Amino acid sequence: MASKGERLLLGAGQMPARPLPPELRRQEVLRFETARFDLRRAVAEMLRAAPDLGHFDDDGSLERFAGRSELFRSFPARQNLHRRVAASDELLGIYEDLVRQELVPWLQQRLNALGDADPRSFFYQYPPTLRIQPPSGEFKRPHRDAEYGHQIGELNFWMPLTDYSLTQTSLWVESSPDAGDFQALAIDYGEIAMFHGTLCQHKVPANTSPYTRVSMDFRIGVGGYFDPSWQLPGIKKVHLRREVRADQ
Ligand SMILES: O=C(O)CCC(=O)C(=O)O
Ligand SMILES: [Fe+2]
Repeated sequence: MASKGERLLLGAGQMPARPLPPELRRQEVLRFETARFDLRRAVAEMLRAAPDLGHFDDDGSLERFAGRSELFRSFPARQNLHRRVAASDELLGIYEDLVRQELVPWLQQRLNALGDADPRSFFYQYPPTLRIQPPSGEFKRPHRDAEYGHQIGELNFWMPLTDYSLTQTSLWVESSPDAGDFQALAIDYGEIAMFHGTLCQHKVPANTSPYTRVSMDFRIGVGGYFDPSWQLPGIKKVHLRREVRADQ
């Protein structure tokens, strides 16, 4: 059965703005300096100060965070986590530095190389989404973010903060819309996968390892291809975002 979001999309007709160039819709992996943008440490510190979310076992590493099991699937628990992220100035500061100093210039360079050097803004999700998936049978069904009101002119960024060789739990993404050829993002801390999650389906399997999976994801809307005033009719909760002008 189609999800509520898919049914809303069918009724919404065209999405706004020019279609994003196909060259930008292909999955890519970007690298960043973890010493400069140490999101893993900032998240661990945030969690250490939030005993209602869980506690650290043993060595205090993020993989050993014994998060409350509802953190992954329960909506109120995820909202509570989201409020913690929204109140974590240090984490948000590092996140914004990474977006503004690394990702936005990289996207602008890609556009320049495609012959589209127009001055533009980028619209990045703020705050980003933190996912904590303790070991359990819970999984995330295949979906595309268009169901949640995201536009074609947005790109998804997904980064693990925990060690994939331990958690063995990652996001599985198809290579193009409805291809169905889901592949796990085999990346580790310091790497970010970019993909077109508005239309490409993605899912997360159950975490059958003894370690907690922690990751961060967000979307960046590309000015000229993204309409900040558009909203999927019927969707109330959209991510908040901030705007930044790119230097040429
Ligand atoms: O990491 C997850 O649990 C889900 C991520 C997701 O659906 C997304 O990044 O759009
Ligand atoms: Fe998603």
